[in-house]
Amino acid sequence: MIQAQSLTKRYGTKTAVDSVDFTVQPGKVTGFLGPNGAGKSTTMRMIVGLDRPSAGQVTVNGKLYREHSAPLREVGVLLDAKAVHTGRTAYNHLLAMGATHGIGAGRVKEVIELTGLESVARKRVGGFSLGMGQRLGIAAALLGDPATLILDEPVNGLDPEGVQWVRHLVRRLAAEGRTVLLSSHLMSEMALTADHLIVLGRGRVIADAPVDSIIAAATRSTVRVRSPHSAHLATLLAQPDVTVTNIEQDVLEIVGVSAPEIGEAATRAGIVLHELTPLSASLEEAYMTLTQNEVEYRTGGPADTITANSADTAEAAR
Ligand SMILES: Nc1ncnc2c1ncn2[C@@H]1O[C@H](COP(=O)(O)OP(=O)(O)OP(=O)(O)O)[C@@H](O)[C@H]1O
Repeated sequence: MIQAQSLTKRYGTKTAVDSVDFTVQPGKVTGFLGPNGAGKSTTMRMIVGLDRPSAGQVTVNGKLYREHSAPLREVGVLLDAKAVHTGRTAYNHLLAMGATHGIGAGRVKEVIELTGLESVARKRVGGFSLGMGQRLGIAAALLGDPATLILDEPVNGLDPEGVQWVRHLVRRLAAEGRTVLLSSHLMSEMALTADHLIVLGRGRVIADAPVDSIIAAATRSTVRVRSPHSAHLATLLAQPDVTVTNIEQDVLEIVGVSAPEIGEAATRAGIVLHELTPLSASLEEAYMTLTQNEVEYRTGGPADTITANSADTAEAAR
């Protein structure tokens, strides 16, 4: 488990992370999102002791990172896949890392197999592609068989097979009861991988809730209706907070009324429906709505904070 309390980091006059509180729970994949410069990497660096908080603190499994006597066995980290000694082979790189923790060749071979690096393990890391470097970074994170994993952009540079492999790997690690914190700018992939999301905007937490709740709270659901009497139905549903868009002949997309309400209104008026489909919004749409005022260097007020509770309330109110 990772717990941040009033976690703050200032660089001169710039507040990169601004009194942030969150808990990353075990047994789940938690996605860590936010626009460029939102403070994700700075937060991750503070979790693993690479940056010292200006105020507040963050603990891993109940202790500050530096208080753990064998940190590799507590927290596996992928922060910058390129930050390895390029003259070493992948095998020697992992062996050298493991040596500080009494982790031997047996475990090194295991993580090499687990990450599909067998064929390049004896090659120098300097010649690795971005994707191979990412796999090596993940192998290093897994070396100590840690209960907590922090992966910053692990799918960056991976081909589709590699992206899917990371998805299955992190889901399996979470299913084993581990804590997994994962950042990515690929929303479609995050929607498939994460159970829970923490979204930062300009150094603050702007959402901390299950993926479904975030999508439900940040987007208004749309219903697609097909009817030979679509014009009549559109007139019937007209209200100030209802938007009806004529998509094509006989097809409407309606925002502001639920599918059951539309079906009941149509039945009362004797209108035949050929289709009544609630359309689910994507995480990408929800993310854009949530962060539209949070992109650095753009003016605008901060978005409302969505917590698990307020997101549930919004969903219940639908
Ligand atoms: N060493 C540093 N010195 C000064 N400012 C810094 C330093 N590191 C980060 N910052 C600033 O802190 C803010 C947060 O940066 P950070 O890298 O944590 O964001 P991020 O969410 O990880 O962004 P990205 O998605 O681009 O990786 C940015 O405005 C950045 O310019």
